[in-house]
Amino acid sequence: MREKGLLIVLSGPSGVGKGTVRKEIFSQPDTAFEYSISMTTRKPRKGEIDGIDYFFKTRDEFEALIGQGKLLEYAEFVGNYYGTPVDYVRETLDAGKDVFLEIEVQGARQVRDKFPEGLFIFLAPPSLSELQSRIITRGTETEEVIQRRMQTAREEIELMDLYDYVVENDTVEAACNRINAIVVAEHCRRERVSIRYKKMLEAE
Ligand SMILES: Nc1ncnc2c1ncn2[C@@H]1O[C@H](COP(=O)(O)OP(=O)(O)OP(=O)(O)O)[C@@H](O)[C@H]1O
Ligand SMILES: Nc1nc2c(ncn2[C@@H]2O[C@H](COP(=O)(O)O)[C@@H](O)[C@H]2O)c(=O)[nH]1
Repeated sequence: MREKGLLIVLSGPSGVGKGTVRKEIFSQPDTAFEYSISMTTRKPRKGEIDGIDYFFKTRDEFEALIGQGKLLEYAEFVGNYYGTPVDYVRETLDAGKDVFLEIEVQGARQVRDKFPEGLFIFLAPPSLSELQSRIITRGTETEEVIQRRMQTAREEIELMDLYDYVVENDTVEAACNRINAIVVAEHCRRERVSIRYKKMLEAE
């Protein structure tokens, strides 16, 4: 039987650099993960493309998807829905490929309940002031939304101990290297455990 892929969940506060780190990982030619494109009711930012950055939906469409059980997890984050399409994740894992989710903290908790065997990584900022300056520098949010995202960030940082790993995003390169090293190490560890179990079962 084919081994299932690993579900890798990268989460952390808004503005910490999840999208930047994820894009850098996916720009590396030897990356073998599949990125799960999320659904959102947020309006596209300049340059964002439907089906590449997100699947952009109306609230009615999103709520219908919730009702049909089409989302592995979803959350309302600062006034918009965000969610992960369940079929894509299950089919890709069943095909033996690793799936990479980049989602906020409430969603990561829901995924943990459904996929406790997933690999949960919290991306942390060097400091709260650096986090705020990154959101401001990105220039995509109003002052009011920045303040709401910062308040949410303080609550999210309290939850970092629930993750398997905390990775500091001091530089993008260092954060990507740490994440890649964690995934390699987890594959080795899990394969060793699974071989040990198979041998144990054969011996019984
Ligand atoms: N290591 C880093 N050092 C300095 N700036 C960074 C670093 N990583 C990301 N940034 C910058 O911080 C800003 C926020 O990054 P990004 O949009 O990737 O964050 P995010 O966590 O995906 O945010 P959101 O959750 O709101 O989508 C961007 O302007 C990005 O260029
Ligand atoms: N729970 C989920 N959170 C998601 C998903 N896709 C993205 N996100 C997170 O939402 C916030 C805001 O994103 P932005 O693009 O408006 O800045 C950020 O933390 C994303 O990581 C998802 O499918 N589920």
